[in-house]
Amino acid sequence: MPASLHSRLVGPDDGTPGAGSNASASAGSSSGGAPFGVAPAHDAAPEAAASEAAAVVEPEGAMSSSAAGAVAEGAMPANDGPGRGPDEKAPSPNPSPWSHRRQPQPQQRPVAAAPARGLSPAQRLALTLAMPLMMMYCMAAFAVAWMSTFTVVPSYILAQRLYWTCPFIPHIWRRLGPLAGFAARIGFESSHCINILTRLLTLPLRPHLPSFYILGFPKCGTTSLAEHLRTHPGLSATAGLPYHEALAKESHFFQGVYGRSCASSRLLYRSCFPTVVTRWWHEVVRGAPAWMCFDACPVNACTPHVAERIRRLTPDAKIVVMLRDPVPGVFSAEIMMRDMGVPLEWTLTEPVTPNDPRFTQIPADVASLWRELAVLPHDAPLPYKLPYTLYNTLGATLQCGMYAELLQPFLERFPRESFMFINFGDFVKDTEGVVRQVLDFVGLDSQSYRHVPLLPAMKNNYGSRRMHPSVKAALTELFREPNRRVAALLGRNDLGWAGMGPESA
Ligand SMILES: Nc1ncnc2c1ncn2[C@@H]1O[C@H](COP(=O)(O)OS(=O)(=O)O)[C@@H](OP(=O)(O)O)[C@H]1O
Repeated sequence: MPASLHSRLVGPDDGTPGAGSNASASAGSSSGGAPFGVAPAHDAAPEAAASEAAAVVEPEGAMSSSAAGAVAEGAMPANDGPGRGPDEKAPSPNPSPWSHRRQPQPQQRPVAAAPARGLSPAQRLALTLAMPLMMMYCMAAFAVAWMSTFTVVPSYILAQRLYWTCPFIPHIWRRLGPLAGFAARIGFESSHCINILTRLLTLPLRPHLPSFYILGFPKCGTTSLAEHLRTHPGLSATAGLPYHEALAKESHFFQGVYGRSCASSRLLYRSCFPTVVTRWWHEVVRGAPAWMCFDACPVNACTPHVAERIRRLTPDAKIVVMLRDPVPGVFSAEIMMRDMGVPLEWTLTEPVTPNDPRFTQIPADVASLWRELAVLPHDAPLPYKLPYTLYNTLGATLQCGMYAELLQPFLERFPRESFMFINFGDFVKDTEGVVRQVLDFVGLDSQSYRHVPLLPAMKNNYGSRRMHPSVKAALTELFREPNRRVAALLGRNDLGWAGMGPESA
């Protein structure tokens, strides 16, 4: 590949794609000094703020502080939306002036941070000419990976060492019974291995790192948002995990792999993203003016060691954060884990006593593990108990709802303009509008986006059950103060979540 093409794909020095750097540089230069790229909060006089915002005239092509605010504000209105489980607030028929102010008006549509840069005509031609060779190389890599998986036993060990295996999976094949379970395990392990080996063998064709992250939080609609974004011709998610195509959005890189140095980590992380063949397909065949990829692994937001690792690999990345009332969020996590067969030692459907310690505080062992993660050097191996604790314990599930605390390491390391916050309720109410705002925010052309509603199965819903009112009351109490801190972080009084707002103050 010509050096210039390679540097265009990877970015000049740090390995980030040029498009992402470009976009964030532009947004960065337009900082209005307001927190999170959000215009100053006007909660005391929302109507006045609305007319103020409407009066702003944006210079063509520039992103002023108010436009940066509009990006985030448009995506952050109040109440959680319809279609929710019985434990969530219904949207107010008369939206608050605060939320009304945030409905994007046509003339207030956020101005794109900067158009993402695509390949030049010469680069497109060079790629097209090289394409047959690259495709043959990919097929050969796949064949080698396939054969070695079934002939070379150590490849299995390699897979286990290099990549973290999702702890859900053993539960799934255990549930299938001994014979089918064994067959499923062989199938899973070998496809995992083939996938990993193919990715590693095609590493020279994988120069991309993500331009942005859907950082979290779990059960806040990250799968839906990623699914919608993936339909844009200029976007691809991670290369996917072999066991769940719908999860081709999550690398889980920072929960398992991460090399002993920044350079080796960057190289390994590139294996999680598509090849130049994919880029060629999007830019040359589908005609997208530019292409970029993203990682939407929502547990990244939950584990504090990730912030420094992301900063080292992709300092210019943009960060999209989805937030949802943690009370139904925690319940959604339980439903998912139970349906996947994880043998949980807890349930949220049975009554609890008012002072049940499981719901009044984060357990000491989880708190100490999280403190350990917060100070973990960027190249140190992860504590061995992290995967089990993170996915199998109630304490960690509750810990993942402490948004303000978990966002702090990211806020300390990335400029405020790099963040976009989305309230789940707003996403549910106006999915298309929010997706377009995200596209504008990351610097892609939102006009090329065609919104197609997702099938229910693609929303990552595992059914609805009823949380016991006593559990709901306990969780509401547990999250009351942390939720206030999130609201304060975003410059809001009320996010429309249970336990917030004047009536519950
Ligand atoms: N468009 C839309 N409308 C209504 N609800 C929606 C939508 N998109 C996602 N969801 C709900 O979001 C929950 C899944 O969130 P995630 O995809 O982030 O989960 S995960 O962390 O990736 O496992 C899961 O929530 P629960 O239904 O409460 O389990 C999904 O149903």
